[in-house]
This record gives sequence, structure tokens and C-alpha cells, in this order.
Amino acid sequence: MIIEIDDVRKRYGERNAVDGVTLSIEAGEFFGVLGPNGAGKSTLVEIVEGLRPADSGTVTVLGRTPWPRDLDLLARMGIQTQSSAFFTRHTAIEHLRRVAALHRVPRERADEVLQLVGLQDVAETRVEKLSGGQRQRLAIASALTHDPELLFLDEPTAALDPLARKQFWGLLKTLSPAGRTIVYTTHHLDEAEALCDRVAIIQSGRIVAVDTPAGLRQRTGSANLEDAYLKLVAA
Ligand SMILES: Nc1ncnc2c1ncn2[C@@H]1O[C@H](COP(=O)(O)OP(=O)(O)OP(=O)(O)O)[C@@H](O)[C@H]1O
Repeated sequence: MIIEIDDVRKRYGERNAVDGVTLSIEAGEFFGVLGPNGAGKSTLVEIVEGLRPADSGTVTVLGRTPWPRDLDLLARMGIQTQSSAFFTRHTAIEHLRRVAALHRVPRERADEVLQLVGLQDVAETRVEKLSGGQRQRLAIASALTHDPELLFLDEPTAALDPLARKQFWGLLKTLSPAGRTIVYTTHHLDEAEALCDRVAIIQSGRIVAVDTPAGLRQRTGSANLEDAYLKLVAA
């Protein structure tokens, strides 16, 4: 298992943001984390990333404990967030070269990841001039620069129009070759259905279901994951 979460809890005042979650994610899985606003998805994922501590329970990531912060472990993870930081006055390629330098990987890796996310045509465009979709691609390229074994994606298609979003799926599908594990948080259930090997549905800090999209459809007698999700969170 790449990620093992055992009875993790996190409270903010009176609120149980994460309320006893136990979950394992295998190497090479494209794993979706789904759930309503405020369900505790970000809190759980941030605990796994080592960005915040749990109150109780244990988390093991790549055989190590993410909190207190483990720099060796961080070097093996790529994290794309909604607020991914950019060197905005740089061009796209300069930005990626800075990121490559921070990770101490060869400069050429910047060109590789630029190409991987399809941004070669805007290599010399300043980051602040990129469109929302191009920035999303750049955020993913940044998270991939050091070729992490484990990649966290937080709503990578949030800023995209419906057509661009579908086109983006092609890119997302290429991100998990060679056993890379992906933990992917989203509200887009069609996307989760198209991309994820398994998903966890979280509600009020607890796991409602963990299964393949097909398993959830079958279990709930639903035509698609969105219907299955709506039945499960309403139950
Ligand atoms: N730093 C914090 N301080 C206090 N409460 C917090 C903090 N972070 C999250 N919460 C609360 O914990 C609960 C879970 O929030 P979290 O952001 O993990 O949910 P989420 O599932 O990621 O939601 P969304 O889909 O809206 O991003 C919410 O009630 C939220 O208000």
C-alpha cells in the first residue's frame, strides 16, 4: 500500500472535520476523493500530504509518517492545489526552470514537463498572461517536475469550460504511467467516473463508500456515478 490511513480524526472546535477515516490506496491507483462541500476531503488530503497533523489515528505514506514534516517524503510527492504558487513575472518555461532548480533536477526536465502538459506554444508567455486552463496545466507541470511517485490533484479542471475540461481528461489519463499513484479530489462525477480506478465518498468526515465507479453503480442500481453518488450521500 502506498497510503494507509487508520482511524484518523481531526476536530476544529466542535466540528469533526475528519471523523474516524480508515482507507488504503494501492500503488498505481488513480484514486478519487469525492464528497459534498465541507465533507472533510481537503482536511483529510492535507493530513496525508503532511501539511497538517491529525488529532489521532495513524497515516503512512510510502512507508513513512508524513507528520512531523518529512522532507524526504515531500520530495517523493507532487502537490497541485487550487492556490498553486507561480512565479508570475516569469514565462512558463522560466517558471518551470525555477521549480526544477528548487527540486535540484536537471534544467531539461522543465522542457519535458512543459511538453507533457501541452504548453510548448506558450513557453515564452508570461505566467500572468496565461488563461485559466493554461495555468492549470502549468500547475500540474510544476507538480510533476521532480517525477513524484505520488501525485495529489485538487480540482485540476475547476477553472475550465466544459469542452476544455473534457480535453483535459486526456492529459490526466497520461499522468499515471509507470506505477505513479494519483489522489484526486473533485466535484465532477463524470470526470471521476472516466478517470478513477476507485473512489471514496466522504460525508461529514466519514467514509460513506469506497469502491470502483462500476461497483458503486451496481451497488446502487445507478446508470452512472453521479446517480450513485446522489443516492449514497442522501441515504
Ligand atoms: N482551518 C480550519 N479551521 C476551522 N475549521 C476548518 C478549517 N479547515 C476546515 N474547517 C472545517 O472543517 C470542515 C471540513 O472542511 P474541508 O475543507 O476539509 O472540506 P472539503 O470536503 O474539502 O470541502 P470543499 O468541497 O468545500 O472544499 C468544514 O466544516 C470546514 O469549515
